[in-house]
Amino acid sequence: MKHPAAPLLEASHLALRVGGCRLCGDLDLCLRAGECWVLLGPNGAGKTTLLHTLAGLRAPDAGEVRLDGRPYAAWRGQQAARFRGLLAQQQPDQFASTVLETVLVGRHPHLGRWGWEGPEDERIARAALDSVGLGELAARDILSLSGGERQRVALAALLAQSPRVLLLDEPTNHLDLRYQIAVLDLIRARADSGHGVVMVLHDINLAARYADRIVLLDGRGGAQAGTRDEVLRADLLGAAFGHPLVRHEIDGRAAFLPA
Ligand SMILES: Nc1ncnc2c1ncn2[C@@H]1O[C@H](COP(=O)(O)OP(=O)(O)OP(=O)(O)O)[C@@H](O)[C@H]1O
Repeated sequence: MKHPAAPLLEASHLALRVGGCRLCGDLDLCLRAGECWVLLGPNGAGKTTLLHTLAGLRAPDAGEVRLDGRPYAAWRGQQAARFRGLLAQQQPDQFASTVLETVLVGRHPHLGRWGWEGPEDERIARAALDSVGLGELAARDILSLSGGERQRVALAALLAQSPRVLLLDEPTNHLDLRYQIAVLDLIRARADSGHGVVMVLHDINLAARYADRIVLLDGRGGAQAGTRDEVLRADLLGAAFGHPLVRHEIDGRAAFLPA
C-alpha cells in the first residue's frame, strides 16, 4: 500500500483573532507535496492573517502550525527560509536597485557565512527572471517597473529562493489576464513537481482552475476547508461573499457567476 507523503505544512485546531474579532476557529489544514491550496473569502475575512500565521510570522491564538513536522519555534530563521517562502501582498522598495539584485535577495537564505552571491546564485536568479518573462529587464532600476512587472519580479525572487513550501498572497495582483494564467501555470507547475503551495486568490474561477483544496473564510469567523468540489459550492460561496452565485459547467469545469 502506498503511504501518502508526510505533510510539508500542517495546521491543527487553528484559531485566529484580530482586535477582539474572530477570523476562524478550530481550522485544520494539511499541505502535502504536489498540492495547491487556495484561501478564499471576502475582504477582511482573514486570508492574509491566515497566510502569515502559516508562514510563522505571527502566532495563532490557539492551535498549532508545524512546518515539516516541527513547530516554528524549533526552526532557525535561515533554515525555515530555505523550506518556506512568502510572496507578500506588497513589495518594499525603499532603495533603488536593479531587477537582478532584487531577485538575488531570494538567494540570501542559501548564502554562506560571508553572504556573497556566487555565479550559481546569479544563474538561478536569471533563470527565475526568464521564467516570468522578464530576463531582458535584469539591469533595469526596480523603481521604474510597472505594477505588473514588479509583481512578476517578486515571484521570480520567490522562485529563486526555491522553498519547498510556497505561500503567496494574491500572486495575480496587478497582472493582466495573460500573465494571471502564465503565473498561475508556473505556480501550479511548482506544486506538480513536488512542492506545496498555499495562495490567496480573489477570483473564484481561478481557484476552481488551480486549487486541489480550498479554505473558504466567511468573514464572520467561520471557515470551510476541504477539496475543491466540497468547498466550491454556490451556497457556501454566496453566503461567504454576501452575493448569490450560480454554478455553471463549461467544458467539464465548474464556473461561478454572480446571479
Ligand atoms: N494590525 C491590525 N490591527 C487591527 N486590525 C487588523 C490588523 N491587521 C489586520 N487587521 C484586521 O483583521 C482583519 C483581517 O485582515 P486580513 O488582511 O487578514 O484580511 P484579508 O481577508 O486578507 O482581506 P483582503 O481581501 O482585503 O486583503 C481585517 O478586518 C483587518 O482590518
